Amino acid sequence: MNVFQAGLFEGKVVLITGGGTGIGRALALAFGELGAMVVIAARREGPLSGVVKTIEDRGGRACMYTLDVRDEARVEEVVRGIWQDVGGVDVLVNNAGGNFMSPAVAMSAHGFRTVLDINLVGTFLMSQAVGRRWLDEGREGSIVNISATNAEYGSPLMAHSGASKAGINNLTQTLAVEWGGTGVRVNAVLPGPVRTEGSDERLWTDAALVERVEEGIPLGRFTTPRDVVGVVVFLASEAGAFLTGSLIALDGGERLRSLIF
Ligand SMILES: CCC/C=C/C(=O)SCCNC(=O)CCNC(=O)[C@H](O)C(C)(C)COP(=O)([O-])OP(=O)([O-])OC[C@H]1O[C@@H](n2cnc3c(N)ncnc32)[C@H](O)[C@@H]1OP(=O)([O-])[O-]
Ligand SMILES: NC(=O)C1=CN([C@@H]2O[C@H](COP(=O)(O)OP(=O)(O)OC[C@H]3O[C@@H](n4cnc5c(N)ncnc54)[C@H](OP(=O)(O)O)[C@@H]3O)[C@@H](O)[C@H]2O)C=CC1
Repeated sequence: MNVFQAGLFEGKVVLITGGGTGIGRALALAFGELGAMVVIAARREGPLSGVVKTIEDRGGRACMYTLDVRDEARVEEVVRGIWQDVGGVDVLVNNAGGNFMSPAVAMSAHGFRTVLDINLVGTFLMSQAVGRRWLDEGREGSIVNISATNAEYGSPLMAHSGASKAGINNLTQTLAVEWGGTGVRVNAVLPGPVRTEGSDERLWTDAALVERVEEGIPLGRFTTPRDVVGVVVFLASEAGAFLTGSLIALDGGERLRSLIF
């Protein structure tokens, strides 16, 4: 993103969960271009290694860890490894997420829990493992959580996702208060619908639905990964130094459509 100063994140380590695909991939490439040491972590090695290679081919620095954000022991092991290997983390982006479409009456308890575990518990575990070290070291840091607008106005056919993202919003504000004293900032970005590998496979499979959703967005299009990059980089940078506990909707006005029409 050339609106940001070259080298803006030089000397900083940026950890992005789910950095191998979609929004996480776009974030990883952007932070890499801005000079950060990029650390990406998710379950599948293939997408992660592709992103690491792309960043390195472009002259940046990156490394990867495989982990499931639901696995507390592995989260702790990976964060400990990052502290040993690259000296810690300056920015954590909790981007890893899961979703699928199902009417609430048909959703199994396990399906509901699965999405809560990935999105909300995973965000908690990652934040705790990193935040605990920041507090111990008296070190400043910035967390950006990737929430969604469905946290705010209900989430038909995605009860699990909406509930998890609402939980993330609340957790964002709680951690902002608990950890503000040592200069740790915690914010969230709430994208509207975004076309990505993961969402195209699970949510945006029906062209008529995509058209209907798009028609309801005042700015006339889905949110893009690039839109998300702009706000996350801003929040993680000095320009966002006095923002904490903020929940920034990034949706072209999508969440307001019922008020407008
Ligand atoms: C506006 C939008 C805002 C947000 C957008 C996004 O987040 S886009 C991001 C999009 N990107 C992603 O989502 C990427 C990551 N997503 C994933 O890895 C998977 O989609 C995951 C979330 C299911 C987790 O996988 P996993 O291997 O850990 O889980 P598992 O396979 O073992 O299933 C657990 C339970 O869920 C059940 N279940 C699953 N699918 C369906 C369905 N379609 N229908 C009904 N149920 C379904 C499954 O049957 C099982 O329950 P059961 O039968 O035991 O009672
Ligand atoms: N697309 C959309 O419409 C919207 C998306 N969002 C949010 O944006 C974020 C990124 O989604 P998007 O890019 O669209 O989707 P993708 O499916 O492309 O990306 C999700 C990433 O999360 C990783 N991931 C999933 N589960 C786990 C897990 N248990 N542990 C570690 N990593 C995991 C996946 O990698 P792997 O499978 O290798 O683990 C994948 O790289 C999510 O939090 C999503 O909820 C918010 C609003 C709208």
